[in-house]
Amino acid sequence: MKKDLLHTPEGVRDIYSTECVEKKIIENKLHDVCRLYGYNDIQTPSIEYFDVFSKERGSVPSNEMFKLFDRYGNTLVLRPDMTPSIARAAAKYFEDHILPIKLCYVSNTFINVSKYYQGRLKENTVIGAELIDDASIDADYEIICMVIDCMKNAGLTEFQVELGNVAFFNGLLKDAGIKGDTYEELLNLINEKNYIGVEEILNNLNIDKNTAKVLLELPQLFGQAEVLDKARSLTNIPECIEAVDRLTNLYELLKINGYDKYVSFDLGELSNHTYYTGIIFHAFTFGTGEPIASGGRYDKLLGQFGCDKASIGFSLIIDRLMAAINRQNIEIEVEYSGVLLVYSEDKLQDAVKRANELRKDGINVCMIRKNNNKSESQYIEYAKASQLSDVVYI
Ligand SMILES: N[C@@H](Cc1c[nH]c[nH+]1)C(=O)O
Repeated sequence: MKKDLLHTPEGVRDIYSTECVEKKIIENKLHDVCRLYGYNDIQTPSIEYFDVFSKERGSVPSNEMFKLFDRYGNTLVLRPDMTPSIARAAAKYFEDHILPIKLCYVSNTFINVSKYYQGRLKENTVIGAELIDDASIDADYEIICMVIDCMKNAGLTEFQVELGNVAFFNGLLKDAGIKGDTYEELLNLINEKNYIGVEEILNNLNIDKNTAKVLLELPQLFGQAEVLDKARSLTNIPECIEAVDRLTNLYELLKINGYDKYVSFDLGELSNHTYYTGIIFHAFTFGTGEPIASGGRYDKLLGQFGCDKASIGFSLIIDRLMAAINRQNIEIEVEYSGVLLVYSEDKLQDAVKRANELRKDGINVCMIRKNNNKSESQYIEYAKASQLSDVVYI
């Protein structure tokens, strides 16, 4: 056997047998949630022009993208993130829509993560939903409810959705006149909750003392709903107050269906996706250090594709969710049905007839020519591995 041909490249993997069956089951359960909320499927190509993901779009850094070239010399990328692709497609096909557009997808994304993130997959299956052309708080509420329902439908009982609002941070930085590289540096340091780093930068900047104080406190502004009152008491910049009020209002809405118990707040929660303009969130559970789902409001992204529409959405990384489900020993119920039809060499005709009849009735039939060296228990084992409930001999 050519052993060296059997390997996959670093960061990608084969998914087969039970794991693949279970992944499909979970995928379908999550997709059901999107359908239940009235979202319509969309498929976009795995390959896009690089410009769809260039720096201005605010998605993934250029060095984390897999790049390729077409025959005309254009730079293409394997999509690292679904949101800009959906924004592009929505701007193209739904420009004249007068009502909100609700789209969902199950697709693979590709990120060439650096070696510092060893163990992180470079290809992931994500399920997501995008609510386009709806600036209302109801849209924020719907998307958070969908994230929570996805987690619940997957069988998780212990999880948290951390809510933030980048408009709070942006309000502070705008007030302080901080832009460009310093903006990015501060964003990264606050995101990493690097208090010392934030202090160091602020010491070198000549900005309003109170704004500096709030920025220093940002990494600690997380917890339950009380943290919103604390945030409100720290500043009177209108943009920041509005950002906190939006979170308070969202929290009130989440009480309608008792989903408030699944959320906490983190005003120091920012995102490397700079396309976010308002509410953002990350969903966590045990068994993975990294968020399973994330998303937020991106009111300016479609405008970059020539079709200004305020939008919000989420994506959930199914591979990460599967890892958490396994580590939490949550059982995924696999349904067994259908027939393994084992026929003797001279009974092919009868077997085909029987299989066709059963298939007409919607019953799965897997046909196998009988091998006399194989025992009945081996056929039973085979049927089980194929999620078939019965073995029939002809
Ligand atoms: N695409 C974002 C999540 C998202 C979907 N819609 C809005 N945000 C991500 O991969 O992190």
